[in-house]
Amino acid sequence: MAFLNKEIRDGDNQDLTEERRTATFDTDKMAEVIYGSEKLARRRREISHAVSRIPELADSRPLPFLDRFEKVTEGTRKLSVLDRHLAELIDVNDNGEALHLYHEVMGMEGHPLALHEVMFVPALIGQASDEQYEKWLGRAKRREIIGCYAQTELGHGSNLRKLETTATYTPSTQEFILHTPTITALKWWPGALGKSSNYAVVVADLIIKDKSYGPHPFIVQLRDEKTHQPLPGITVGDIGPKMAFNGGDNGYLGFDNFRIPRENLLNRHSRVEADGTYVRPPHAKIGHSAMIRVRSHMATGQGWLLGHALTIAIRYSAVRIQGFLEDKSHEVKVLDYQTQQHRLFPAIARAYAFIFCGFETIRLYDQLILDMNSNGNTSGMADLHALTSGLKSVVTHFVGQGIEQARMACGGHGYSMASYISEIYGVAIGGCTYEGENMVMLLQLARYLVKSVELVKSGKANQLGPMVAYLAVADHKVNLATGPDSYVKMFQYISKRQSWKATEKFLKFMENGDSRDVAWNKTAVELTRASRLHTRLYIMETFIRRVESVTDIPVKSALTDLLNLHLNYELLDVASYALEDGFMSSNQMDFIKNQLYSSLEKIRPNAVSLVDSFQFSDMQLRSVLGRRDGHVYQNLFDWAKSSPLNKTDVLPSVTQYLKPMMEKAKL
Ligand SMILES: CCCCCCCCCCCCCCCC(=O)SCCNC(=O)CCNC(=O)[C@H](O)C(C)(C)COP(=O)(O)OP(=O)(O)OC[C@H]1O[C@@H](n2cnc3c(N)ncnc32)[C@H](O)[C@@H]1OP(=O)(O)O
Ligand SMILES: Cc1cc2nc3c(=O)[nH]c(=O)nc-3n(C[C@H](O)[C@H](O)[C@H](O)COP(=O)(O)OP(=O)(O)OC[C@H]3O[C@@H](n4cnc5c(N)ncnc54)[C@H](O)[C@@H]3O)c2cc1C
Repeated sequence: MAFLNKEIRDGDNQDLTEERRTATFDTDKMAEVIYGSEKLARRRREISHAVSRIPELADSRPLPFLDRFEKVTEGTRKLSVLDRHLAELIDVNDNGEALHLYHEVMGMEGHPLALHEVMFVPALIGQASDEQYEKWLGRAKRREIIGCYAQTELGHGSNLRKLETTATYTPSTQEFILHTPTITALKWWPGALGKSSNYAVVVADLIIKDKSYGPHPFIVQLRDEKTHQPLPGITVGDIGPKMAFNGGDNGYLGFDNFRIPRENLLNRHSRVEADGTYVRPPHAKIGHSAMIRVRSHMATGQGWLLGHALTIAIRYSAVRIQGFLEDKSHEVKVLDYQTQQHRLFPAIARAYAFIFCGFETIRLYDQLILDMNSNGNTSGMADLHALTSGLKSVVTHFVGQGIEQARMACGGHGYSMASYISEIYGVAIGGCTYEGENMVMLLQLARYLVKSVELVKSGKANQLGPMVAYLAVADHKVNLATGPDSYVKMFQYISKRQSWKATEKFLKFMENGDSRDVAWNKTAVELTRASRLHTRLYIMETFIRRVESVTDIPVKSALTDLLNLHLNYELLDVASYALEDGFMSSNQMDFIKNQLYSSLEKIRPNAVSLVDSFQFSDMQLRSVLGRRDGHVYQNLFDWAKSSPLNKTDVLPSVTQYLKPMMEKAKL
C-alpha cells in the first residue's frame, strides 16, 4: 500500500509509523509548497541522499561533544571536502540547491564562508561598479578570496551614523586612510572576520577635507594572500565564545592609518573623484543594501529554524507515552493532550506563515536590486526597508518563543543537548539582535506608519502604498463566521487603531512643547506595538494568499486547517485591543476560542506529517531526540554512552580531588 507520508520505513518506531499512516496529504507535495517548486523539493531529497553516500561529509563526532577549537576545525574540514564535491552534488548556479547543501553538511553553528556568501558577495553585487566587479567579484565568487562584512563596532552597532572608524581621503596619493581612533571604534562581531577572512567590506565614516559624509562601504584586504598573516597596520582576532555560532569566528578589527586606493570605495552609487569631489548616491541609504538583503531572507530562514525545533518536538511527542485519558490501562502519547497541541500547533502554523511571507520579501529584494542596478530606480527601497524591519523583528521574536516552547514540550530530554533544541534556539535568537536590534527596527517601521497616518490626516490618503491603505479605511462591524477576510478586517481595525492612537499621542506631546525626538521616545512602546500589529497583519495576509494559490486539494485542505488555527490564535492574542472599545464582542471572543480548539483537533492526525513535510534529514536535524526512526530511548542511551566523560569509569578529577576529600572525611 502506498502511503501519503513517505517517511515510513520498516523498523521505525510503531507509534510514529501509526501517525504517518493517518496523513491526509502527500508530504512530497506539501514540500513542494514549502520550498516553492517541485524541482527544489525533489533536488533537496536527492542532494541529502547523495551527501549521505560521502562519509567524509558527515560530522566526525556529534557536535555537542566538540570544544570551540574542534568546532572551527571541523567546519573548515567539511568545507574543504565539500569544495571537492560541489559540482557533482548541486547546480552551483542554483541558490536554493546551494543553501540546502550548506545547511545539510555545515549545519548551523557557523563556518568560514558564512558571511562570504550571505553578505560579502551580495555587498559587492549591490555596491560595486562594473570595474570593481571585474577586479573582485569573480575572485570572490571563485573563492580565491574570502570576505566578511565589517560594520558594527565595540561602541556602536545600531546607530550607524556614529560609527567611529574613519576613511579619510588624501588627494595627493588618491588613497583613503582607514583608522581606528579609539578602543570603541574597533570593529566587533563581524562573522568570519577573526581568523578566516582575508578581505572585508568595511563600513567607515568617509571624510573629505575635514567634512564627514557618513558611513560608506570599502573593500579592504586584511591578510596576505599567501601567508594569511594580517597586513601591517591591521589588528584582527576572534572575540571569543558566544551563545551559539561557536563554529564561527566572529572577530575584532582595528586599523592603524591603513592606506587603501581610491578605487576601493565601493562606487556603483556614490564616488569620490581624484580631486576629492564627492558624487552623491541616488538614495541616501543605498549603502545599506546588503543589510536589506539579509533582512529580506530572514523570515524564511527563521521559519526553517522553527521548523527544525518543531520536527523534533512533534516527533518526540508522538513517541513519548505518559499519563492517561479515558482508558486507564494504556498511557497516551503526550501529543494527545490539548495543552501540548496548543503549545506546538500554532507554532507549526507560524513556521509555515513565516516561510511563505519570506518568499515574498526575497522576490521584492531581487526586484529592487534589478531596478537599482539597471536604471538607478530606488523607489522600492523605503517600502522594503519598512517591511523587512518589522518582519525581521516580529519573526525572530516569535521563532525564539516557539523554539523555547518546543524545548519545554520535550520535558527533561528537551534540556539535553541530545535534542539539539538549545543550539537551534541560540542560533535563532541571534536574529533578534543581528541585522538591527529588534526594538530599533520596529521603530524604523513605526516612522513609516506615523508618516502614513499623517498623510491620511492631511487628506492625502491616495498617496498611501497598498500595504498601508487600510489605515484610511472606515470601520465596519465584522462577522467572523464569514471566513479569512473577516479576520483580516478585524485585524486591520486593531492595527489601524493602534497606529492612529500612537501617532495622535506622539503629535500631542509635540503640541505640548516636546521636541520630535523626545515626543517619539515618550511614545516608543505604543509605536512598537503598532509596528508589531502591522507586521502580523501582513504575515496573515500573505499566508491567506499562499493557501489560496495552492492547487493540490488534500494539501490545500491541510493548509486551510493550519491557516484557520493561525487566524484564531493571532486574533485571540490581540483581542484586548478590540475588546477595550467594544468593537469585538465577548461572543466573538468565545467564537474565536472555540474555533481555535476545534482547529487543534483537526490538525492532530496530520501533526507529524506537517513537520515531516519540511523534509529535514537526520543529518540536517542533528537531533538524537528528533530522528526520523523515533527510537528515542535507544538513541539517547547510545549517545550518552559516547560522551567523552564515559571513556573511563573513574575520572582523573575524581582520583585527584574527590577521593582525597572523601578519604579526609573518613579520618
Ligand atoms: C541566502 C541568504 C540567507 C541569509 C539569511 C540567514 C542569515 C543567517 C546568517 C547569519 C548572519 C548574520 C549576519 C549579521 C550581519 C550583521 O548584523 S551586519 C550589521 C547590521 N547592522 C544593523 O543592522 C544596524 C542597524 N541600524 C541601522 O540599520 C540604521 O542605523 C538605522 C537604525 C536604520 C537608522 O539609520 P539612520 O541612518 O540613522 O536613519 P534614520 O535617521 O533613523 O532614518 C532616516 C531615513 O532613512 C530611512 N532608512 C534607514 N535605513 C534605510 C534603508 N536600509 N533603506 C531605506 N531607507 C532607510 C528611514 O526609513 C528614514 O526615512 P524617513 O522616515 O526619514 O523617510
Ligand atoms: C550572532 C551575531 C552576528 C553578527 N554578525 C555581524 C556581522 O557579520 N557584521 C557586523 O557588522 N555586525 C554583526 N553583528 C552585530 C550586530 O549587527 C549588532 O550587534 C546589532 O546591530 C545591534 O547593535 P548593538 O550591538 O549596538 O546593540 P545596541 O544598540 O547597543 O542595543 C542595546 C539596547 O539598546 C536599545 N537601543 C539602541 N538604540 C536605540 C534607539 N534608538 N531607540 C530605542 N532603543 C535603542 C536596543 O533596543 C537594545 O535594547 C552580529 C551580532 C550577532 C549577535
